[in-house]
Amino acid sequence: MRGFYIGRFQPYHNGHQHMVEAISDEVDELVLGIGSAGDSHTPRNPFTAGERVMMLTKSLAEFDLTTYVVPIEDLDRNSVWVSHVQSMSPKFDVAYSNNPLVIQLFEEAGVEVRRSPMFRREVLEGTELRQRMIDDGDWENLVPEPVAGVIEEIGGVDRIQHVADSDSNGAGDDVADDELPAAAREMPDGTADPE
Ligand SMILES: Nc1ncnc2c1ncn2[C@@H]1O[C@H](COP(=O)(O)OP(=O)(O)OP(=O)(O)O)[C@@H](O)[C@H]1O
Ligand SMILES: NC(=O)c1ccc[n+]([C@@H]2O[C@H](COP(=O)(O)O)[C@@H](O)[C@H]2O)c1
Repeated sequence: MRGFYIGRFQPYHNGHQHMVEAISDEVDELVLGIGSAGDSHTPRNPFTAGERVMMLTKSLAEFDLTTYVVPIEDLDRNSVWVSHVQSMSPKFDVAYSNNPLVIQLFEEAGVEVRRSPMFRREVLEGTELRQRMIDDGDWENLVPEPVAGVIEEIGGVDRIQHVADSDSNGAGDDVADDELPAAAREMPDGTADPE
């Protein structure tokens, strides 16, 4: 039997690794879908699909399980998302997820879905890990060792700190108009901003 487990894995952490360990008792092969594959370099999705492929492939080496890692880009239309997933993945018999939208879409399409218990969710959560990286906190012991190696190799902590910076993500205070150079105060039609 072949299973399918999708997540954004931003980054892949010990909760995901526990879930794969539990799944490995139930299936012969497992496809791991890297969701939102086109997203990277944002505070919520700092790592590219390729970087996440490295994190998963190296972490999965410890299991005696045939695995396939498949990046899957998002679509604007939820109604055809399961077909899109199926077109990108080796054929699978059962999907694993705790995400309500993912569960809903698979079940509507007639795919069996199995949920997993949450492991130490108070710390094993991508959002918490990314915040710790931004705050220079402890995060290395919450991810498989190879993931810490990949994040170091790509300068991942520096990157997430830069993209979380209010200047680079547009979340900072607006600059007052009279502090802008004249060209920046012009309206799109070339006239000066009347304000
Ligand atoms: N600690 C955990 N134990 C078991 N399953 C988990 C755990 N953390 C995440 N999952 C499940 O793994 C799948 C992929 O999760 P995802 O990549 O979104 O990680 P996340 O920790 O929920 O990250 P984020 O906070 O960025 O959403 C989801 O179905 C999610 O519920
Ligand atoms: N319409 C779509 O593109 C669609 C629908 C449902 C889930 N997804 C993706 O599946 C993944 C689910 O993973 P998480 O459980 O980590 O949220 C995400 O990357 C999410 O964007 C995409």
